Amino acid sequence: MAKLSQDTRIALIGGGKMGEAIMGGWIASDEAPASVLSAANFIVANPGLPRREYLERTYGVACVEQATDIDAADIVVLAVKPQVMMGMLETIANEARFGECLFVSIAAGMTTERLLGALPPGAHLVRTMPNTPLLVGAGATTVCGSSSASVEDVELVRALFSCLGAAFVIEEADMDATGAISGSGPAYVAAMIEALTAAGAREGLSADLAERLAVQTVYGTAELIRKTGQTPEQTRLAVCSPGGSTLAALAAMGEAGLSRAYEAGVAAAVQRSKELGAC
Ligand SMILES: NC(=O)C1=CN([C@@H]2O[C@H](COP(=O)(O)OP(=O)(O)OC[C@H]3O[C@@H](n4cnc5c(N)ncnc54)[C@H](OP(=O)(O)O)[C@@H]3O)[C@@H](O)[C@H]2O)C=CC1
Ligand SMILES: O=C(O)[C@@H]1CCC=N1
Repeated sequence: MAKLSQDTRIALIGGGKMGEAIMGGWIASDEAPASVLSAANFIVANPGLPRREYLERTYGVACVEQATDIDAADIVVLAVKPQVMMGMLETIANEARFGECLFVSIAAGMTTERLLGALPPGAHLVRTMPNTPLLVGAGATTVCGSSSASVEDVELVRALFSCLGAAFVIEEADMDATGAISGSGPAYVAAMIEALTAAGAREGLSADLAERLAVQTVYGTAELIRKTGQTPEQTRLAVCSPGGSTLAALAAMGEAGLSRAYEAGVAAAVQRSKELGAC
């Protein structure tokens, strides 16, 4: 599966948050290779009827209840939770029509070795770890091949996810760590915005103003680093006037264990990914 065309059939198994974001992004994208795709290319398998009705209404895509109801596909995006992945794959493991498909997993923790053991023989598999900002075209996705994926398979998947933001091909050994940085990262950043908002409110600001300032500051700082190419360290130092308020803040945050908190959080996410991979 090296190229997409208007006839490429893409099945999405799991029409939840991530599945919707990926499919919606590809349908809307004007960028190659996703630009050839429209609603007509997709079929979604999702057990919940309200969700299927929503996806049909919103995107005009065909929906079915179970993976076994998918009649044919060239690419299959596996977008169910790790906890249900193996049970779902058992239902299609012996379905010959999935034999030559390119499977694209977005599941946290599930190794290509484990997934390939459950997929129909002959299936190609590429593993990814996307994140929710792909909803607004600003995602970060890591991509790795498997023993059954060609270089072209990996490149096609990388190119498809790069239509939704940045996409990086990496070694599988690093997948859990990247999940802990960029996969889970939007939650850390949102939690930081919540914490800054609460701290601003404690200093007497309205929560609304504090939140808008925090959101704009996160956005502006990321843009500053991206657009100027300056390092995060340079960005930090540029704000820290000698003897000023920012240095006072960073010293207090350091004493409160900010770096240790990130290290512990990322290590916990890596550990949990490994556990999810064994579900
Ligand atoms: N959320 C995130 O930020 C990220 C998530 N991921 C990965 O993405 C995957 C999906 O996560 P997310 O979208 O957040 O989860 P959701 O719960 O939003 O979506 C999962 C969907 O799968 C459906 N589903 C459950 N069982 C089956 C089945 N047997 N066949 C078909 N569909 C089924 C559910 O339907 P119903 O509700 O009707 O049961 C639900 O709509 C996970 O593997 C996760 O690790 C990766 C990166 C980031
Ligand atoms: O929390 C999770 O398990 C998934 C994987 C990365 C982001 N969300």
